[in-house]
Amino acid sequence: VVYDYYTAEPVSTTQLRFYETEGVTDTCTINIQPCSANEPRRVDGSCVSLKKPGKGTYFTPVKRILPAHYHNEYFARLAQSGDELPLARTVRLNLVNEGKSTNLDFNHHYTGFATFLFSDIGSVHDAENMLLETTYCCEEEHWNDYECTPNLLTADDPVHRFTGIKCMNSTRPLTYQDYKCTKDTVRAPLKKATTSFDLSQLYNANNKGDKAVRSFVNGQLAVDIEDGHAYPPSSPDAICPNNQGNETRCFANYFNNLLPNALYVIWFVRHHNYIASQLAELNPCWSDEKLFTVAKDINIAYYLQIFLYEWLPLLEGRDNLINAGIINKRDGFRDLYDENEVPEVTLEFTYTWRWFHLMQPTTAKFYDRHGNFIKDYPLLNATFHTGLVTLGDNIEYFTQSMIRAGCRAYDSTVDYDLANHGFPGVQLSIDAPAGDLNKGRNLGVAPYVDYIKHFTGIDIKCFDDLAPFIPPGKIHLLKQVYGDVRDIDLLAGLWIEKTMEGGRIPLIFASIINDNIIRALKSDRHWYERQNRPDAFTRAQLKEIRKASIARVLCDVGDGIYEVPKNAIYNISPKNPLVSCDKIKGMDFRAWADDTCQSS
Ligand code: HEM
Repeated sequence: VVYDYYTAEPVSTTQLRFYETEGVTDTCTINIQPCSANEPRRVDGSCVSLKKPGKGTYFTPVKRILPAHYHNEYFARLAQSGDELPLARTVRLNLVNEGKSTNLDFNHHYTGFATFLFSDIGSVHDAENMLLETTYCCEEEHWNDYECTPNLLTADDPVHRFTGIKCMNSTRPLTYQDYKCTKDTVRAPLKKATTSFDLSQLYNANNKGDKAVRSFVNGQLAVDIEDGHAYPPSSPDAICPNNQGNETRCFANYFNNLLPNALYVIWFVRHHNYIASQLAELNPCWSDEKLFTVAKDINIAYYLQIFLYEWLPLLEGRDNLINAGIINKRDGFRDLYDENEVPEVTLEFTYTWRWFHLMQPTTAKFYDRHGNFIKDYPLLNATFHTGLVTLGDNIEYFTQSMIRAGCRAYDSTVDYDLANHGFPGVQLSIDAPAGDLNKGRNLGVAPYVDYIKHFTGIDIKCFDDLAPFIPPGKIHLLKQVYGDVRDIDLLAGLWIEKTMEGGRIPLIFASIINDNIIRALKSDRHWYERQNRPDAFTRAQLKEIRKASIARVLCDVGDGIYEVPKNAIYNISPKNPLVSCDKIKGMDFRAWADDTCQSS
């Protein structure tokens, strides 16, 4: 049956003919074979909901927690005064300082895992559009083009009054309306990723399905072996604008954008193959298909276990997560599935992930495998630069940097490079957080105080009402830059909000994250902790999955890794020393032994 991505309903013949005439059938429709209650997870995200098979697929639109706030249908909302809101860069300069900062607790995995997780459910098409395609919005004759939302600077900009840069490129978010998939008057931002946390960036990269990435031998994903390193295959048609000279590798199927994401993609592709190899050895009678399906299921579960039980507690605190129903207090099964809940990701969840820009360090620290420091490397130079990351020993150096270099502190500062430098070889100067703020307005994100009201019930009527959330000095800054408390942008609030009790991120950010995770727990009938899902893990298998850790992934598939910090996201310290990989718990695959193989 052909479904409409936008409505998740079967598409009418007239509508289908319209899409065909417009050449947008692939963006607006999906052909879904009938769902079966007993089948395993499909890579295209369909049939996660048996009641709404089309919900959760690659182009399923995002849901808004709060209604869109636009001015005249698609312009940025206005201030309460009726004037335009203060320029995004002006807000950023007032609220967020530039500079170095050090996180005493966490290393680069803190933000690295965030990029990997985002790529599973969000999409970077808007960033790619503004960085690689619609690059002309700062040329004055294009300022008012529909596709342009230039991020303007004031004449007295503290940095750029000296450089002559008066504008940073920014593009209007692409919507389903742009592709003629709907005539709704409220702009619906495009999404290009499946909705469930299902490693779709690996198994359904660019919506091409698993066939594009499999080797069809022993359940393995396709890889090339180069000097003993396994890498996803390259293609000369893939886009790595920063590759130079002998830097030829550029992933054919996976994202080639940010360094940490590239590393995680390499590791989880290899991790899939590691699992498939273990299973093949244990169960020689299993077919390629069976090995692939089970390895995929374990890989996804392993990643989810890291996400909820290792990484997220660092942000929100374990007790808070237990209280919010996000994680299980005990090790056994749990089942929050509700067949009436449809799989959807919220716009606010994918949008506020940009908060991590403030936590992102921009210096990679190269060490060899023995811990000898080699040099600092400007991390942004590794963006769109897969050929460099995978050249010679660089992969080892970048891997060591992830565990040996500290992340940034959450102190309302942003690194210089993310605030001004942009991407070498792509665009001269970008202020990532200012771009984020600008984008929020053009996505129609509601004001910050509306989210406070939504999640806490507290009605903020004036700046001083913000005291439970924002430190006094920052409230003072807000008054200087915004005319009315209702003008404050969501992300601006999250840049300066106090951290939640028992956690390390703002409460409103945590609320947005949890809202989305709870929806995933309820709507995903393939959720790995469920006992009653198709091909569910046995109790013994789930026990093995519970051993998941980033440290173990690095030990099993990292380059040149033979010792790791005991907790791989924490900085190395007397409390968290480097230990041999033998000391890191790994899965015992015997839990997956198939007796029928022994007898056959
Ligand atoms: C390696 C360092 C990073 C660099 C250089 C970088 C840079 C950028 C830039 C320039 C943009 C476009 C901003 C705009 O819309 O004007 C962007 C978008 C974005 N970044 Fe980052 N970022 C980095 C790390 C991260 C991290 C750690 C996260 C956390 C997950 C993240 C999440 C996002 C998201 C969600 C978007 C929006 C994507 C879209 O809607 O197309 N980034 N980034």
